[in-house]
Amino acid sequence: MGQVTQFHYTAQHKPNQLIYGSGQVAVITGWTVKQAIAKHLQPSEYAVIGQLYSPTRGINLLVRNLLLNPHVRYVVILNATKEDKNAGAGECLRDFFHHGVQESVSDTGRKSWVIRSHIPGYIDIDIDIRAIEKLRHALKVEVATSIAEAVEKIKAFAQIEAVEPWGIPLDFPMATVEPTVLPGTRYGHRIEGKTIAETWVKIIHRIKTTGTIRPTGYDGKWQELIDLMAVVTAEPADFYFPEPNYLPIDRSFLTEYISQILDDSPYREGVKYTYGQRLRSWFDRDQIEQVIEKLIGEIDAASAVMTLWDVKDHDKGGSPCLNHIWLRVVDNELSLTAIFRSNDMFAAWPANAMGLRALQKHIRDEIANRSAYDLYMGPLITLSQSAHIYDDTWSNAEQLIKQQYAAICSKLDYADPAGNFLIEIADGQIVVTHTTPGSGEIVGCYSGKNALKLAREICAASPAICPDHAAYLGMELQKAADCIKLDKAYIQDR
Ligand SMILES: O=c1ccn([C@H]2C[C@H](O)[C@@H](COP(=O)(O)O)O2)c(=O)[nH]1
Repeated sequence: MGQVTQFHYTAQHKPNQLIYGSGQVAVITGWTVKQAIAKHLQPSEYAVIGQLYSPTRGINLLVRNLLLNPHVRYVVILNATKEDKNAGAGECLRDFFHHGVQESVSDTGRKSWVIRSHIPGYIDIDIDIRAIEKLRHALKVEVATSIAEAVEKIKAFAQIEAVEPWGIPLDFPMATVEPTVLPGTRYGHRIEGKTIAETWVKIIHRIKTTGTIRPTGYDGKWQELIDLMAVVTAEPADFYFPEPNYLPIDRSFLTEYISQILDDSPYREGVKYTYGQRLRSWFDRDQIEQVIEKLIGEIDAASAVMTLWDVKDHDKGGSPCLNHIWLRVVDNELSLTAIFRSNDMFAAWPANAMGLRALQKHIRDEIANRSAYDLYMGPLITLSQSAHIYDDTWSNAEQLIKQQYAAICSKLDYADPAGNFLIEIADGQIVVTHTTPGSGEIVGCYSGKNALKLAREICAASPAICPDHAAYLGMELQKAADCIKLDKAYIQDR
């Protein structure tokens, strides 16, 4: 090997997420853990090794880092896993080098360089197009579909005599905006919706408006709430995709993703885990089968539990985000509850929720096939310990709220699970009768003359009352109190 030159890679973006060497090859490993490649190489054989998850957000940072390191003359893209195929980042990056960019708008409506690819990928418009073109033409790019093939290609490039940098380091500053955060509870939120799509918009709104801004473990920031419970009551069996589809996933992605949750997969180097593998075989038993058999044998069981967390997970990074799943039958209805230790609510939650819904349906159907229990699909409940939105999707989140939140709130029906309150005046007092939703059975009675006192009493007795229902009650109670004072007849809602 004739190479003596020692190059130094400087990363402005994600500096702590990269493995640095002294060579001229940038290695992009996609979803394969970077160490799985690094261990087959000498540092002199590469300039940098890093993972690229997302074409819409990751390529921009990678391009910025590459512009700052003109000594990088070769790129090896590893496009090896199902996750890579689903995300499309490797393919989009290859298209960037092969086909370049054109001026257009990004998914958040920002003027951007859009990569000429069938997979959406964006580069900030404030990067000089001449610099982008120079970079594209200066770098030799190879794509590998396995770790072995990538290692071979990197080593082949590393054999070549050192080449001059293609230019001087170029730095294009990046604008950042700190969002305004409204006051709110940090711990313990409950959000309910009929569909995953509707629930998701509400989740994004809650975190984006009241979440705490914190540093992430990945050289960036996120906005976060702790212990966010999402209850999806009526996701249809064939899944609801809004039109136009504002979710970060589509049907073809979902098919692939469901298999990652439902199906076993053998251990593969560089792949941390799949949920299917944890559920089907990791602990030497098929936990999905165990839960089905458990419920058939004991339909009231409160022990239909699956675990994905292995105590050994602390020894290595990259432990599963989905940790625990419960199935429960109440009133002939099968609910599924799942806990995530950490949940990217913008980019990952919709897929996580749909995958879990498919698991819930699979368990329901298997119970029906093997026993006399023909259960209804109950709610899907996720509990996300760290429910966060990364800073690189804040503008997407804001756009989603702007475009969808008002429409979703306007579609709310007024059925409050806490029940109904019938207001009358009798013997110079306001009388409130509390009834159950639907059947209308009387479950409580309040009376008095002071509207605020009554409202507080009702809210204390039924603290799960919906906020807009409580506001409505307050107004009606005041109207009733005014009628007493003015000696007028009071009729609710008039
Ligand atoms: O099914 C998944 C897998 C991953 N993540 C997110 C959560 C975190 O943002 C990130 C994983 O980072 P660590 O918690 O492992 O550092 O990916 C999910 O939301 N759902």
